[in-house]
Amino acid sequence: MDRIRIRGGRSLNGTIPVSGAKNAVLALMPAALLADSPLHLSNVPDLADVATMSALLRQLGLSVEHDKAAKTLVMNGSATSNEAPYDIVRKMRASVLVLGPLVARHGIARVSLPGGCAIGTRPVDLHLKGLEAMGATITVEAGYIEARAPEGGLKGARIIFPVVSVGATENLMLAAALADGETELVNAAREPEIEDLALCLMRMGARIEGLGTGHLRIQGSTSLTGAQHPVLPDRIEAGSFACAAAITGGEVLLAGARLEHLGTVARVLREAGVGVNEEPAGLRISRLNGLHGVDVVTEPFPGFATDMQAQFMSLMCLAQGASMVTETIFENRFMHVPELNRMGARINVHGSSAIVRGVPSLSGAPVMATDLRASISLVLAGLAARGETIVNRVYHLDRGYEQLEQKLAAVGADIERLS
Ligand SMILES: CC(=O)N[C@H]1[C@@H](OP(=O)(O)OP(=O)(O)OC[C@H]2O[C@@H](n3ccc(=O)[nH]c3=O)[C@H](O)[C@@H]2O)O[C@H](CO)[C@@H](O)[C@@H]1O
Ligand SMILES: C=C(OP(=O)(O)O)C(=O)O
Repeated sequence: MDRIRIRGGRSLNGTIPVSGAKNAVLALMPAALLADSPLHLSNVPDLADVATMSALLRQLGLSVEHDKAAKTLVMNGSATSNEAPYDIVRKMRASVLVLGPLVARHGIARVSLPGGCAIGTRPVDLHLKGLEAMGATITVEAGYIEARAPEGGLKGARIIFPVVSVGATENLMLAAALADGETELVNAAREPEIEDLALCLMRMGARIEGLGTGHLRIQGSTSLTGAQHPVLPDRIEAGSFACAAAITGGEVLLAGARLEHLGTVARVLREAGVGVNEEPAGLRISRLNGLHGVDVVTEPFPGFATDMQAQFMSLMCLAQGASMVTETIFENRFMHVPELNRMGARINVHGSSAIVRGVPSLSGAPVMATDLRASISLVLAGLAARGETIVNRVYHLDRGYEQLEQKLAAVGADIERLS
């Protein structure tokens, strides 16, 4: 099984290109199920999760062509199957995003119930309640969700989310685009990936108001066409590399990254002593003086992203003073803590908060993590640590970081993949 070896202690300097966003493309691809002509995406990252979603769409009957060199993905055809099988859904929870489009266009969908995962139980009740509000009949049996639209198709509805859910907002936007009448999503997620999905659906002919707000209004159409749409840059990849520059004391230009997408993450990095400056080509990240401990609480966008919590914690391991990192989105997202402690960090977890007491240095060690962002936090710690770090279970990183070793090596990191 592949591993990544890092010899730490080198500062990173130069330019890192930011890829298209994993969490945007995984919501955009299911939109192809709604279209009656090809959907062309550009700036598509080459990630394991994109391959998994491609496999799922092919299984449903679409043709999917991914030109990795050109970073384009063309999806065409109409679903000939309505079933998302367990074998694919268990690999990637975002597979559940085919539910809304399938039931909206074909009137029936069977999708394996995504289980919990390392970071939490992650129910999909809000996706299902929303579809029920649109008239669908939902049954859950033998590990599968079966959703059936009423005679005449899904009906527009007013759906008020009790908690903000990115996935439920996306699934219901996709369904609402082909429903009869207006759907209102209240307390909808405001992540940049939601706006990107809305822009793509609008290019396909959907009418959506309230972009960038927590109140979306979608007028259903009877049909949607294909379109051309560029995937927005990955703000979590950008944030991860910002932490890489900061933890090694270097200066890096994150080409293509956008300040407005980082939300509170940019403010918190600045408070911690990291320079974050927007330039026409992207974001320039530098460590100004020493790092200071800053408290953070994860929240829906524009709050501090849960997907940046582990990376920020690695940074705080080497800050002066203490910081408290509180995770409010997922109940089990501190799997990196014991591994960071093995590298010499001083972190104590108390319920949903972790107290990080800064130490002067970390030391390399063999480590492994059970999810994507925990794994990248160990890479960051390894970049700053004395000696050699071996990160195991690289397949987690391959889900969400395109050409990770190449991008980091190009700015001076001593990092390579061992097979
Ligand atoms: C592919 C993708 O885009 N993944 C992102 C998406 O995941 P995902 O869409 O799964 O996350 P949600 O925003 O839905 O989850 C937020 C919270 O709502 C809860 N919840 C969610 C749905 C539901 O039906 N019922 C319910 O209770 C979840 O357990 C969690 O506590 O947003 C998360 C929160 O920003 C990110 O960490 C993930 O990287
Ligand atoms: C939690 C994440 O992804 P997913 O929702 O696909 O598990 C993530 O990108 O950090």
